Formats: sequence, structure tokens, C-alpha cells
Amino acid sequence: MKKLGRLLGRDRVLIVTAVEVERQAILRGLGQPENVPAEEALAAGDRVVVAAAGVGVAAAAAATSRYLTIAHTAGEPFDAVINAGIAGGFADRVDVGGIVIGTRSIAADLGADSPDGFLTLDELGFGSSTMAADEDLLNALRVVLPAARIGDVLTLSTVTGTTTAMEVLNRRHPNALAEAMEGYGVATAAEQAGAAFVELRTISNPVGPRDRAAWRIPAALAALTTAAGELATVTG
Ligand SMILES: O=C(O)c1cccc(C(=O)CC[C@H]2O[C@@H](n3cnc4c(=O)[nH]cnc43)[C@H](O)[C@@H]2O)c1
Repeated sequence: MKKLGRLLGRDRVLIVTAVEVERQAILRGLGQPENVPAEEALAAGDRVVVAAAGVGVAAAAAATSRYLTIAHTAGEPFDAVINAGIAGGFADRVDVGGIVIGTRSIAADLGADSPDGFLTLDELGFGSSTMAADEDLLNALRVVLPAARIGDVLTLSTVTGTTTAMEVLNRRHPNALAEAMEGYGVATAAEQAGAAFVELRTISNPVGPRDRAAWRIPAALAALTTAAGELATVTG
């Protein structure tokens, strides 16, 4: 797995997914065994470790932070963190089955509501709702994944399930391509550890009225495997 590290210009890379099927899809693409637990790969000092953190921003931040701290304490810190997984895509901006590389991971429901509209953390003076991707990492992914769309990825605690909610997000985030549930948390943990960060998503469903039967999870997982394969096979 040294190739991926060289490709990204980094020595050690942590890839964080939410669920195990996403982790396995990535391991398949990387050509790594799917039955080796992430903890073992971490302890063995593997250059690329793929870990499933759980769904949502809290689990994502906590697990990422734990992996980064263990690696740092062992003297083999991660230089880069990629949050990867499936996501909802905004219609007319990205297709189901498509790939998105996040320029920014935005905590779209972190803030305060008011009669005058939603107030972000920035507007409240409590920090920032926006975590920017590392430019070098973003460009490295862009080169190996030329078909990927590049734009903002929203992080939400609730999957959007109505046309009204989708339209609100569309208005508030005209550059958003996708929504998921972990990016901002993974990015925050990476930033606090001084590691580069980027979010990589493949689209399983359109953002909008809830229609679980229409989710194309196998197609999105297959796209995730293909994307991981590109990361692994192109030499730096
Ligand atoms: O079927 C459901 O209602 C449902 C509710 C919560 C989570 C899921 C998952 O499948 C979790 C996996 C993972 O998927 C990401 N994801 C995929 N599509 C979306 C979306 O439209 N909005 C937000 N997140 C999405 C998310 O990052 C989850 O971790 C199913």
C-alpha cells in the first residue's frame, strides 16, 4: 500500500467510512484483505488503514480522533485522512452512481434557527461550520478520478426526506453536490491532529422526498470500489 501514500504525497493515510460495507468496498478496490480488522492494520503500521467509524458526526469524529491518537502515540502518525462513503446527491448536479470530491465539508444543520433564517456557527461567533479540504490532497484525487464532480459536501444529522427540506438546502448551499452524515466530524478530528483532509463520496440516492426503495446502494458501493482501485493503482 505504499503506492497510495506516494500518490497522495503522504506517508500514512487513514480512510474513514461510516459502515462496514463501505469499508469492505474500499478494501476491495485497494486490493487489501477484507477480513483484517482496522485495529490490526493500525497496530501493524500499515501505510493505508481503512476504518468504519459508525454513522453520524459524533461517531465519526470520536473514532477518527482515536485512530489518529493511537497512531501518533505509536510514533507512526497519519499524514492524511479521507472520509469516504456513499451519499445523497443533489439532482442536476451529480448522478446516482457518480463520484464527488468535496472542496468543503459543511455542517449544514449546526447553528441556530431564527425567524430571519438559519444562523451558522460562523454567524453565531462560535467557530466555523465549514471545513476546507486540503488543496494538495484534493488535487491528487482529482487527477486519479477525472470523472469526479468537485464541490461542497454537506454534513447533516438527519437524512433529507422532503422536497421542502431539499429546496431549503439547495437555496442555502448552491455549490453543494451531495449530503452525508460524517464529513465535518472527520475533518474536525483531522484538523485538530494536524492531518490533511478530504471527503470522497459516491452517490446512492438523490436528495429529496424519502424513497428508500430507490436507493442504489450496490451501485454506489461498486463506484466506491472502482474509485479506491484508481487510488491504489496509479503510481505517484
Ligand atoms: O434508510 C435510511 O433511512 C437511512 C438512514 C440513515 C442512514 C442510512 C444509511 O444507509 C447510512 C449509511 C451512510 O450513508 C450516507 N448517506 C447516504 N445517502 C445519504 C443521504 O441522502 N443523506 C445523508 N446521508 C446519506 C451517510 O453518510 C450514512 O453514514 C440509511
